Amino acid sequence: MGWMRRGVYAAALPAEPLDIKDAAKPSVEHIERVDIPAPPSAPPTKRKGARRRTPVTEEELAIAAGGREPVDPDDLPFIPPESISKHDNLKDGLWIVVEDRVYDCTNFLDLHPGGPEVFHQFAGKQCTWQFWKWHSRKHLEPWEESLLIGYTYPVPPNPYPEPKRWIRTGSL
Ligand code: HEM
Repeated sequence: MGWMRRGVYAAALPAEPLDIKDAAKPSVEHIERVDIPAPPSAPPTKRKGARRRTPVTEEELAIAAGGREPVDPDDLPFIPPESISKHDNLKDGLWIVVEDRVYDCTNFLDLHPGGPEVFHQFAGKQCTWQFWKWHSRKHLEPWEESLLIGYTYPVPPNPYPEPKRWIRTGSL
């Protein structure tokens, strides 16, 4: 897209014949980048710094694990739903449930690229659809070993109903 043929702009070129040295130059121009500033009234669409390009460090994983030793996922315990609802604050531990998996996020809040606030909303609760709205497996995987503490059943209800997804049938 950034490549344009010079001939298109022939009208903008000088009338005199080009110097032979110029003629030997490549006949395309590379436009690096065009910044179009957003209008001042545009609301922010992303939380500043929500995306990170650097890999997660060992130190961050250790902080997120809060001193827990890594456990083989097959050896993690079953956690009853009553226990999950009690872990809805930073003092007793802040857990969330995605699918049937229980994550202890107590020490992860400040490392979360999406910010700490979201965890208070879902503390001690199931937030499966909200989680997949913002993440894919690749976001979860690096942190899973540090945060996953067990499995639960029945999965606690999600406090908010998932909005319906509409598909357009006109083009089918
Ligand atoms: C196991 C717990 C969680 C992990 C490991 C996790 C991980 C991440 C990661 C890696 C990102 C950066 C995504 C990117 O680079 O594009 C992110 C962003 C985000 N996360 Fe989480 N997250 C967790 C829980 C949650 C929860 C419970 C919510 C709320 C529903 C949430 C909401 C968000 C939001 C809103 C963003 C910013 C997305 C954007 O603006 O692009 N996260 N999270």
